[in-house]
Amino acid sequence: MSETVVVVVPDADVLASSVAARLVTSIIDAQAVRGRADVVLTGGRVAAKVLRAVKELPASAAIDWSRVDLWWGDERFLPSGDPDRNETQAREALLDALPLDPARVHAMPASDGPDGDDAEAAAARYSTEAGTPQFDVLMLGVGEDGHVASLFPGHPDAEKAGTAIAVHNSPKPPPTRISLSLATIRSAKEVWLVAAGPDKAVSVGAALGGDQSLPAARATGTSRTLWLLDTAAAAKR
Ligand SMILES: O=C1O[C@H](COP(=O)(O)O)[C@@H](O)[C@H](O)[C@H]1O
Repeated sequence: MSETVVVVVPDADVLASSVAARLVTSIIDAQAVRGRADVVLTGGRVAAKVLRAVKELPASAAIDWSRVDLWWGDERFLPSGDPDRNETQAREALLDALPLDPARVHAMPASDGPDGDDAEAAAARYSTEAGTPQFDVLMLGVGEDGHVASLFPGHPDAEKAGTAIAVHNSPKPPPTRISLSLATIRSAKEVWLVAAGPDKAVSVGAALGGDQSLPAARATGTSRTLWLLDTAAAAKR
């Protein structure tokens, strides 16, 4: 039986530090139980704040970073190192400072990668790399329109099957993206939807109200779905 829990904290800074603390604890727990942890990172503004907060947490020293597998929920399909890539932002915020095993950092392919600008092939490559994923924690930002990862409301690609999918004509730039599919997101043990600020209040309220036209409303974990919000993002629930 999966549970949904809504946690509201005062502001974006407290949100970032509390999500970071929760993430560190979850990784420690997963490593104690399974010997490894599989974590899915998200892009976006609050995600970068969370990663920067992890860097400041003394408890993160309890993590064996060489046994952490990092995945991404979505990626802007841009050349490697592009500042708008979610990977680039995560590396700058935290990953470059960690003793990670590079083979366990599963960035989504770039548009100058092995498949060139063929997003379908890049998504297929990522699907193969993920195999049958066993994600312990999958974090998602929530867009003003209720999108999660690169699954946009009303966009036909949001319904695509596959582990990772190519998304074309995204309403938010850049137009080409790679995303985990909704089914893959829903296979994670815990899904955390993290949102801060008044711009998110309408979509968060609608998703929590059960508006199934919003991918955010359909992003649930098999064991637990956590909505981690600041008061501004939670204002219309
Ligand atoms: O483009 C994207 O946007 C969403 C939300 O970002 P935010 O800055 O409004 O929090 C993000 O979750 C997604 O990973 C990213 O590709």
